[in-house]
Amino acid sequence: MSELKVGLAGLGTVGAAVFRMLERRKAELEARTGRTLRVTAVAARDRSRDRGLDLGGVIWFEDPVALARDGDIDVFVELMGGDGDPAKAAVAAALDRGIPVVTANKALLAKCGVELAQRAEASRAGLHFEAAVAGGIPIVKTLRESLAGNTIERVSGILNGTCNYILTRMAEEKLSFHVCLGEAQRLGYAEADPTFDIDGFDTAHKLAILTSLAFGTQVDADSIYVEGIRQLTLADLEAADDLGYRVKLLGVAVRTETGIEQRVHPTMVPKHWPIAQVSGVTNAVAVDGDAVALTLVGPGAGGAATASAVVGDLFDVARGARGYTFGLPVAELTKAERAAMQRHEGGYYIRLAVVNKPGTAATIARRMADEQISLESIMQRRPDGAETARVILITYATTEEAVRRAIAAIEADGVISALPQVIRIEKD
Ligand SMILES: NC(=O)c1ccc[n+]([C@@H]2O[C@H](COP(=O)([O-])OP(=O)(O)OC[C@H]3O[C@@H](n4cnc5c(N)ncnc54)[C@H](O)[C@@H]3O)[C@@H](O)[C@H]2O)c1
Ligand SMILES: N[C@@H](CCO)C(=O)O
Ligand code: NA
Repeated sequence: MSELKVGLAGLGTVGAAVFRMLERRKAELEARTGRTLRVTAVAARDRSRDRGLDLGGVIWFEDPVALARDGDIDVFVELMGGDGDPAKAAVAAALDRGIPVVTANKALLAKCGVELAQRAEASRAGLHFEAAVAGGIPIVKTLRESLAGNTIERVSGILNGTCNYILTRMAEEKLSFHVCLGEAQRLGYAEADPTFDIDGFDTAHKLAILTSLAFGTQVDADSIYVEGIRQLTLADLEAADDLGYRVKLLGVAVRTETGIEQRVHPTMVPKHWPIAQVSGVTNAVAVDGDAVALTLVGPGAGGAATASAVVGDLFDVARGARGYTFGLPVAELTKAERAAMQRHEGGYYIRLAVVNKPGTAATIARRMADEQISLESIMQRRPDGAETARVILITYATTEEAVRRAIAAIEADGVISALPQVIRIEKD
């Protein structure tokens, strides 16, 4: 039986899980592909660390680029992370010599996806990345292959397991943000630098990749409007709950008259919507095509779930599957538009810390009216002993521009004492 010699760079949460999965599923993968998938060479930082893996007979490279460039391998698997070298240099080196690459690295693809796809095209080596978006959910294949007959209007969803895990545990167990983040790190969900997760960039990286696959654009994370979850408080999540909503960090790419709008921000969604019930590390991706609309739900992070996607890509490599990296030749990918957030329309949750003095409520109401913003509800509460009161406004549909202007005017009136909180609302 012919061998598929796998070179594996990175033996952390995902790399170690891939190594184990290839061992455990060896016989089944042989039966399905007619080939033996064997890790023959690895590169990682610390050779002395006990990872519980049997690395006997596996060649150890100190330098992942040397493994990609010189290793006796048939496929290079990049599971180190990072949007620069050595990940980029290693992936480029493998592709340039015609060796297919499997990676879980969305940061690298978001930054260098077009260049790497060009290299893959030039050498006719495949660049596979199912694990890079929504972990174990097979959304890359679904968009690139299974839905090829559709014109896609919108792709949206919960794309970061760490954030969804934090928001779920905060809302359900009233735990602090930092306790929940620490747990997500301990469970292997978070990025090496978790600011990528909580500030929304990881979701943006994944959305940029989905947008390319769905709409035929060049991957361009810089054209995405991004807000993360760092500023959300337990009080916001409790207020959302009282009002019948859950807060989710959503990534949305939608076709508009002026181009593809891409945005990432916390969003209040009605509790009875299916996406509101997606909890913990689970991700969900909804695709609206002209023939098929569907939602895929599954584990978005974690060693085993992510390894499942990596091994699926290795299965494709073993069978000789080919195709354009983002579904089209690079020369045919169009430029993505920058999201015009000021034109965004919808309901808004606005939390203000107001100073307790006569006329404050009237000032707020007047500034909202000046911008033609209709209020669905106003709640005011003064925590015991506090000098300031918390005012929560829920608006009917309005524009981002109007909300920003009204808040700027209220700030100029000197009636608020802290930065306002604004969360967009999606309604039935
Ligand atoms: N953890 C997840 O749930 C998950 C899910 C999907 C995608 N990913 C992606 O998978 C990749 C790996 O993530 P992880 O969670 O396994 O990370 P990790 O930090 O647990 O492991 C990274 C591994 O790469 C090695 N490494 C890092 N820099 C290196 C260098 N310069 N030279 C040699 N080795 C180096 C480290 O030694 C370690 O073995 C990242 O791109 C991440 O975004 C992770
Ligand atoms: N840190 C990422 C890993 C999966 O890409 C997450 O939490 O979703
Ligand atoms: Na995936």
